[in-house]
Amino acid sequence: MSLRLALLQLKFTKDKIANVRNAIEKINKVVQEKQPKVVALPECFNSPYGTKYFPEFAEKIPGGYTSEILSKCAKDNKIYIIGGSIPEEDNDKIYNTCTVWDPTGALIAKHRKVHLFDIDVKGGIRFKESETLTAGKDLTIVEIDGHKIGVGICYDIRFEEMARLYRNAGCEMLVYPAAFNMTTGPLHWELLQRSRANDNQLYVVTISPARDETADYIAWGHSMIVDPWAKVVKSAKENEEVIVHDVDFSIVKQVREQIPVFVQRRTDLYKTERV
Ligand SMILES: NC(=O)CCC(=O)C(=O)O
Repeated sequence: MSLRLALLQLKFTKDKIANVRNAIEKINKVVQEKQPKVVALPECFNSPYGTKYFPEFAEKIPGGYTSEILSKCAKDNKIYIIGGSIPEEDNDKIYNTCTVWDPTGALIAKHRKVHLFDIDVKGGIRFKESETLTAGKDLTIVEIDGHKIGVGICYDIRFEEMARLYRNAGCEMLVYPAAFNMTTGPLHWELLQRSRANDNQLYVVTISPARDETADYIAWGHSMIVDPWAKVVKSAKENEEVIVHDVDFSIVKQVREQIPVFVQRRTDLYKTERV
């Protein structure tokens, strides 16, 4: 049995209400036209991606404006929503947080980005999420139709150890709402997804904002689904786009049987702890 997944690559503005409205309209449309079971949104989908915006856009989860609307949308459409991420306010701290909603509208997971995006590439990009954000402390797994899905946010994808822990815990798919940029996007976006998929023999899914050349931070776009062979099965371009794919989990089993590296590991020489 496959799982129909829709990825919404959306454009965002400095107007939170308009951003959330755009997301809900696009969710309703894809549900009507394609009946996906799971719809996933981009990183920071209700706010511009920038440290100066996070305090102003931050909300409580659950209970805040965006949470209430995502919960209702999941319930009305009877779908799972992997709610990209939004800035979350809790106890005077701000997190970059992905919410996951089930078809009854219940919040079944909340992942706070565990690796903050702090880089300084000379002549390229400098970004310090830690100027306003705090890192999460937990890994997050959700189960949909009996399949375990590990959740990460953007920069989290660079950390193979995290992906490996998800694989060790039985995940068959990793989902990363993500906003790479015009420096690291062309270099590493596809490479990292294919690497995580290949190393761990599972699906890797990313959902990016659409590219907006007028934004302070220009997202790379190219939301993508990579299968457990590390093959790109679907990829968006730069603009707003919806990708729909029937994820076939039997491929996970196939790859793991045919290239059995996980039973061949020399864990007497090296080991990654289990979650
Ligand atoms: N939003 C992010 O975490 C961006 C990560 C990124 O661009 C990278 O190169 O890593």
